[in-house]
Amino acid sequence: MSEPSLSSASSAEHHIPLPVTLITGFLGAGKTSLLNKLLTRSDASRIAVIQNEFGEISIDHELVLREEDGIFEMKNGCLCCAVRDDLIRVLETLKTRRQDFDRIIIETTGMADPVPVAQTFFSSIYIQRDFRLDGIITVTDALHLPRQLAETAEARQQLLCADLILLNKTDLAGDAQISENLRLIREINPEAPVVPCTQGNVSPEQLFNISVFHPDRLHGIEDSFDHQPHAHETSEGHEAHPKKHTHTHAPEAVHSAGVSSFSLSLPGEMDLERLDAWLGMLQMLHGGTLYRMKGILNLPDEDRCFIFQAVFSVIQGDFGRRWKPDEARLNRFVFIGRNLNKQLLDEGFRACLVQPETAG
Ligand SMILES: Nc1nc2c(ncn2[C@@H]2O[C@H](COP(=O)(O)OP(=O)(O)OP(=O)(O)O)[C@@H](O)[C@H]2O)c(=O)[nH]1
Repeated sequence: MSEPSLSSASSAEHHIPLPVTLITGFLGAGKTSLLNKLLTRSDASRIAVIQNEFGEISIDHELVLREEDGIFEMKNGCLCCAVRDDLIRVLETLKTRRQDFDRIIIETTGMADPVPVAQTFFSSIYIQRDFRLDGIITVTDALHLPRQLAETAEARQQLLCADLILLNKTDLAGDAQISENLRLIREINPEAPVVPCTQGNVSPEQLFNISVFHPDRLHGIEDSFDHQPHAHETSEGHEAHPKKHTHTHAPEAVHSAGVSSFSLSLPGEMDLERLDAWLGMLQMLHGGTLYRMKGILNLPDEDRCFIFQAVFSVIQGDFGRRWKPDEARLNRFVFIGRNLNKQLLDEGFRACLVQPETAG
């Protein structure tokens, strides 16, 4: 019998299904932080990342520490609904680049139901031949989990289908809060291991090759989830799933029980002090309904963009990358919350721009 040739060996290797890790978790729980921990490792270049965000303006890819190549973005809404077609298209692309990657990580939006995303990997024998769902990792926020579980169906669903749960941000929670979180988690998902951490600091050995995934498990979970509140309404009236979902490609996406996103993109320079004061006021008056804010800002006399983030009332800001010479320096901001008052947000944000000197 002749020795297998190098080319046949490598083509056989390329037919080993690519393992896929799904990272889910509620808005601001720390999914991108976890991803960045993984991507800054020396062996990370062979990880392909698929990202999807809740909100019309793309900000998340700016927060990922990785060259553009190897990041596949899906826009237009929530990965768990109509974007599944986009996911299949990205998977087709990745199939043609099989030799470049050893693993795929998908980061869902904080408002995603991960079950339909996971089910994509069992939807056809063609997908199953090339891709293998390795596991679902759910990142939770040790400070805000009880509230997220009380207010949204998605937070619960993300825990239900987890193979591994990271209890992140333990630095912000006391012992009693951590015990209460563990109790809540165990009530929903008694089986998945729970790993406490900060900033998603967990070794890849704990995250990868974790599950022998079985689609039957997903069917059981899907039945327990009422899809009704998870509607995306659209001004175009486009129905992605006539029975259960309507989907949006409009700037405002309505999600679980009135949770929506509102994005702004404005030229000009941002007055950070004014923005800070305005956001402080917003938090005071509407903090209960504002879940998440993210922004990339253009500050006066500054070469770097400023990255702003808030999860409920926990606010963080820092300088990011340098603006590219040919790049439009826009102030991009995404608000995610319940019953957002778009006009108030639009006017307030605009008023924080550095105002042109008025003549006379
Ligand atoms: N104190 C503290 N802050 C954290 C920790 N992990 C993440 N953060 C901060 O929490 C905010 C949200 O973190 P992300 O990693 O962007 O969260 P995410 O889940 O990707 O957010 P979305 O994609 O908007 O759902 C950022 O300001 C992080 O710096 C942690 O362990 N402790």
